Amino acid sequence: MKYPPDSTPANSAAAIFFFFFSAVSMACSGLLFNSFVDNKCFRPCHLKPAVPYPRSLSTSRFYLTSSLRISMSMEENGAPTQGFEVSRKKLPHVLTVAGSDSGAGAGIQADLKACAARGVYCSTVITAVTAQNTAGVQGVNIVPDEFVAQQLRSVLSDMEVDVVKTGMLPSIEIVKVLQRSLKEFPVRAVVVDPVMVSTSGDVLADPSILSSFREELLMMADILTPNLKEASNLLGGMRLETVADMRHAAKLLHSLGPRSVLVKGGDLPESFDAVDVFFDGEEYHELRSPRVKTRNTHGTGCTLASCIAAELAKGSSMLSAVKVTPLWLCMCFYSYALAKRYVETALEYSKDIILGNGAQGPFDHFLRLKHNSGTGVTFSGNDLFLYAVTDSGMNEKWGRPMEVAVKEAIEGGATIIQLREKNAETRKFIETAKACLKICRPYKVPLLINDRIDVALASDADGVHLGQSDTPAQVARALLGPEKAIGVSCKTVEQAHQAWVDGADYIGCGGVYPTSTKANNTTVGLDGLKTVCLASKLPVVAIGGINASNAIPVLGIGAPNLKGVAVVSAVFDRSSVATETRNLHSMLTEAVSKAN
Ligand SMILES: Nc1ncnc2c1ncn2[C@@H]1O[C@H](COP(=O)(O)OP(=O)(O)O)[C@@H](O)[C@H]1O
Ligand SMILES: Cc1ncc(COP(=O)(O)O)c(N)n1
Repeated sequence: MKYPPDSTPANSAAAIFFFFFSAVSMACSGLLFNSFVDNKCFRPCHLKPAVPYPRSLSTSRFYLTSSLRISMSMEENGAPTQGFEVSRKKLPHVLTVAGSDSGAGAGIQADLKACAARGVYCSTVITAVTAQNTAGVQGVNIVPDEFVAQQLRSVLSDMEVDVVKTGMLPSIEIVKVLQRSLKEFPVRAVVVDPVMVSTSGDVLADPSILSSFREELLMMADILTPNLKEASNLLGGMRLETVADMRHAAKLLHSLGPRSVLVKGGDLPESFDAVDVFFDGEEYHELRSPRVKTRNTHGTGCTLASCIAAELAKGSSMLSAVKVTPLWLCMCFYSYALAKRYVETALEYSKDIILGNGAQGPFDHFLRLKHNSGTGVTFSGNDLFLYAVTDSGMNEKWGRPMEVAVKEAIEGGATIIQLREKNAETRKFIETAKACLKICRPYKVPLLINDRIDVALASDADGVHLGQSDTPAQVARALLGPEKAIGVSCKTVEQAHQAWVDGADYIGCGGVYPTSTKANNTTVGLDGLKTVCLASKLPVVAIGGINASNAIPVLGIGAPNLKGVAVVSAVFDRSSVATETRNLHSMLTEAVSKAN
């Protein structure tokens, strides 16, 4: 690649990119943005330290709550209004100052995706536009430094940035501009990823930048995150081949000014683990994760640095941002992964993705959302028609493995399967779920897991069914994402309403008749079933003691959203599951067609 690159005056191009990425940033931050817009005219100066970011992040108490109620003075046309009570939401906010990667694996695009995935708002200052794909970097167009300065001013003067993360800083002038901007608009932390060479080996910052990095950039860094090549370049070509070398490098780099250093070992030769070395001037930490065998590692460095920035913006201390995410974050963002763990998990999840023909592919930052798709099975209310709920005790009695029972039920006409394993060991339960999914998928019959969200996630089942004392449906929805099916057992109109509010897909109503498969289960009878059905906004399946001899009156109660019956012993406590299911299916089909 040619360097220095063609540097055509790019004011208009840069402006287009600025607006484009601002828009992407907003889109990625999704709902977060909505709560942002209504705060635009108030500036609570006391939320931000008046002095440049102090060395401890412990002052970040304000940032630990996403919603604050504060009393503030508001100036309107120069006239202060005292004691105005405003409900204000503070969004954790990372500003990335980096280059655009047209292939969207690294650079600004990776930063946006990483921050969005970590629940943090991300604004963008573009320093360069690269033409890049999985084969490498084909071109670089540096944004004029005055326009970088203008972008910085636009964001920093207005948008309450918590943490600045830097990536590609392709000229000495841009480094100087950044330094000046951060003096004028101090932020709480600066994460410096000293991008110089892409993984493909292409130059992203001319080596002449090194002195500027050493003299100006490193001093600003609360954490410096070089990969092996970058650490070596910053240290005048020092050889880095072992973890001991990395420790030594971390110490030397620390002496150049950053408050802490993370030397990334993604490229460490012949290492079984992916090892990074963290040094804060006092202690070393070796952060290890299994090395994922994949070509899709383009953008790991940018992603890791952005995740660290995101965790700092949310209020973490430095080491926990790198390594451990505190418990309260689990509750707010259901993201208890470490920044490093996040990268590892995303790599593992994306290891087989094929995008592009080059040596290095991008990975998928939104694994949580994607976790729910691609199975080809989409739940609909009509799936509730003949709902088979398994019982391993009955299988044992008849000497049938679970997979055999499930296969027979599907072949007999079951339209949905629920695995109900109240006493199974977790690992066994996951294995059983995976084995049953292999049977269900070709028939496009959804498989739900009773109660255990962890098992549903681990097996990639199609959803869960929850009782009133299980995990609340709202929490299950947050954990499972938008596409998995959630059913809730309800006996009352209020419970049915709550299930709908909480984002469930259907309710199971019963017990309709007394049953031996559930202890202490009060029955609602046909009248209770009808009352709940008529009030429910969700499709309903009737459950509890239903079999071939009493199923027809259930379907005959006259409630259009009663979509079917759920059975346990009527099919599984029989010598032939397939025959019993088939009989029941044809009976129900006949009853429905007569009623129509
Ligand atoms: N194959 C891999 N498996 C697991 N983690 C990896 C792998 N490759 C890189 N990492 C991790 O990704 C992060 C970025 O490291 P690295 O790839 O060295 O940075 P860069 O992208 O800047 O070259 C580090 O935490 C590193 O340990
Ligand atoms: C615009 C830009 N910024 C950073 C990187 C480094 O990422 P990687 O080391 O994964 O190639 C890149 N390739 N492009």
